[in-house]
Amino acid sequence: MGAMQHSDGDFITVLLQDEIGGLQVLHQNQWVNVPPIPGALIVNIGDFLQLMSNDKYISVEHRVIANKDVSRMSVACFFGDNVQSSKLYGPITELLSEDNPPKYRATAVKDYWSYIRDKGLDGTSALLRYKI
Ligand SMILES: O=C(O)CCC(=O)C(=O)O
Ligand SMILES: [Fe+2]
Repeated sequence: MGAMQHSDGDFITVLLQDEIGGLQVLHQNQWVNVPPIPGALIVNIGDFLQLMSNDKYISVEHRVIANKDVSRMSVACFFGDNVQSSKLYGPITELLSEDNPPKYRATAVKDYWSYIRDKGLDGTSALLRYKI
């Protein structure tokens, strides 16, 4: 299975990939292979952690290169609040100051996910919608 370039919408994603590999992350504008390491988990920062940390942590653009001759399996666990939650989340107050004003407005988790669902994987970041 391949996946086009995207960042995950959740808080963090924990990934287990098999020995086939194929996952790449965008680092300094270059696609870099993430080589499979037996027993290792990959932890990706998602957009929601970027929003709540007010850009202290930046979500990672990644993609999966498919090889039509070899099948590949991966297990992804997406961590975040319940996607139906009406709870509002924004940049964490303790991180904010005069020098570090909020870069995003708060959003209800369910509104955030319904926006992402409607938007689809169009290559743009959902965070643009919440940028102040
Ligand atoms: O299969 C992988 O290694 C990554 C999958 C992925 O990026 C995703 O499910 O969001
Ligand atoms: Fe992903």
